[in-house]
Amino acid sequence: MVLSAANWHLLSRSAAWGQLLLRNGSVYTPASGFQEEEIREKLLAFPGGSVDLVKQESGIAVLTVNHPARMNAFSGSMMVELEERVSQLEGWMEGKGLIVQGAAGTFCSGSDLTAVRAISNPQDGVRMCMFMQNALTRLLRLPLFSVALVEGRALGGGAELTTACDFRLMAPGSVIQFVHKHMGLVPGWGGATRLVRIVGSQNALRMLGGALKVDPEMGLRIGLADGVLEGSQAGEESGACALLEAKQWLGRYTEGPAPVIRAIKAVVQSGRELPLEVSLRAERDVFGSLWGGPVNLQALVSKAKHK
Ligand SMILES: CCC(=O)SCCNC(=O)CCNC(=O)[C@H](O)C(C)(C)COP(=O)(O)OP(=O)(O)OC[C@H]1O[C@@H](n2cnc3c(N)ncnc32)[C@H](O)[C@@H]1OP(=O)(O)O
Repeated sequence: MVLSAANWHLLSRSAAWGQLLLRNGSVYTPASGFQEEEIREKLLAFPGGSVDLVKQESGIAVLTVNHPARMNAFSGSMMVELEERVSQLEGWMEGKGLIVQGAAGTFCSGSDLTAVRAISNPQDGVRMCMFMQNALTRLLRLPLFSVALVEGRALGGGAELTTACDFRLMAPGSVIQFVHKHMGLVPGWGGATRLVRIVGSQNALRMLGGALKVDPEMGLRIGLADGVLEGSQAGEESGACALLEAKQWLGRYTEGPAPVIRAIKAVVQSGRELPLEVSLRAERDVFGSLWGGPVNLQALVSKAKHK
């Protein structure tokens, strides 16, 4: 099998990855019986809000879930837009970092319950879940360092979205809550699978079983949050300040040449997903793509000391 997504160009040269990942980094493909176009059409029948992407020259992009009238809940058209934004990021070779945020001071309240009611039959529900699993798996696999900037509430599918980023930064007073139990559900956008890998099965059991409200203090304690914003500003100023703080926080990881930053994410992602020997081969291939390259040669010439 061959990976076609340009964003995975490093790993796409690795036969090891090729064996494991399906085309385009998706979990479900036409070959596995998934008819993406069918569910895409259905989702587009439930419009509202947008998912906005701004790519900056610094190599950091900002993805905004924008539906303030419904606390940034995902309408059907927003699910489709999310997938399109991920495609754009896959083709952005200069990209090094990504901040995922919600508009107007809150993160995301999950799926839009109006749309959910309209497609409440199990068949469409499972198709919607496959569509979102594909989009969020591809988001996590991007060769960028991604961070969810959580202000206000991340509920249900919003909590799941935070787990599709490499890091989570929480603002004071923010909450991440898997409310699925109260909705008679379990996560379906891949959030449970990713949560177990982030916080371990015991914490995941507590969070899902108790529909726990995870605040920044608890988030840090269980390893769900990677940092807490200072958030000294109030009102309209606070959103801009939070974004600035998140950019500064992410900058320590995205500083440097894009090929190296993207390669670091690639080898870590390979270790996250692949069996040991397959991952070792992938790491060898990524290493080979940098060894003797311009950045490596420049570092050798400059005789850097790592004091
Ligand atoms: C994948 C599985 C899933 O994601 S299942 C969906 C899980 N999410 C939910 O159940 C969230 C339900 N909403 C809430 O609990 C509250 O609205 C929260 C988010 C806590 C906000 O409360 P509060 O600050 O009092 O505002 P509010 O309730 O007046 O909401 C403002 C307007 O937004 C709407 N809203 C909110 N969440 C959603 C949603 N998920 N889908 C559709 N609409 C949503 C509210 O209905 C309200 O709208 P309106 O002003 O009454 O027209």
